[in-house]
Amino acid sequence: MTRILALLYSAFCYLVFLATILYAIGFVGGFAVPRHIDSGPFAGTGFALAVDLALLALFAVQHSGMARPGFKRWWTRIVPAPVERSTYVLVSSLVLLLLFACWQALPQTVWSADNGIARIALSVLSGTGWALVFSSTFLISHFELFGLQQAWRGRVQAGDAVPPFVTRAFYRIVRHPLMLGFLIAFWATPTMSLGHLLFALATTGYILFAVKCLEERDLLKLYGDTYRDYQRRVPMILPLPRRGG
Ligand SMILES: C[S@@+](CC[C@H](N)C(=O)[O-])C[C@H]1O[C@@H](n2cnc3c(N)ncnc32)[C@H](O)[C@@H]1O
Repeated sequence: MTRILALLYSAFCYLVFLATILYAIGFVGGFAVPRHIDSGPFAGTGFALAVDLALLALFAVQHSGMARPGFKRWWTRIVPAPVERSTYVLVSSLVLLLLFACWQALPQTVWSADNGIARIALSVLSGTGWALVFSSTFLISHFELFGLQQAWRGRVQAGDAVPPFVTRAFYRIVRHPLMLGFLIAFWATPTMSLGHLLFALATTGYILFAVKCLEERDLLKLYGDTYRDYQRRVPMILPLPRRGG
């Protein structure tokens, strides 16, 4: 694949990702998109639960499976290494778009804030969560995370496997600020429907599992004692003081 073709492809994948994440904000927040988390016909609780859980499971398997080092080693025999990350970003975005398109509403209200100020505060908090997600991507190299840098280089170098270890800004307060941003964005809502609660619970479970059992294992292999020491000093997701100082 020529470098210019790789760059065009990775720019296309990045644009699909941007459209997807913007749609995600409207989908979760319930505004500005044709189908959001509480819209669409209600086809019965059992059917909606089965479809939604299957969609969430599909995303979890794809998103974590394609990020495994073993999968990447096999996959880069088919897909050129400089566009492997972009392809991952594209497939993840397409699976998310499928989830948005096929999501079945469970509109029963679980809880709702009556007070106007509380409703605004919860919406602002959700927006703050999204802002935390975006700003954290820039702290750990936004363009590398979404594959543009690898396509720009046109080749994968030995040092690329170990990107610089970041402990500045939000990474000084928690080890996973980007995931904390998602949790805030998903949970802070003025009206929690059953469907939204299912989405928040399932994504929280997935995030905790993926961070603890997959990502941190990879990070320990990559950075060794530096990461072990970071784990001792900095809490995982919630910015709470550590016991014993
Ligand atoms: C989607 S990002 C999420 C990062 C982190 N889990 C968070 O919530 O902020 C995943 C990538 O970030 C990288 N990463 C996680 N923590 C890092 C750190 N402290 N410094 C550099 N890269 C990191 C991982 O290696 C992985 O490639």
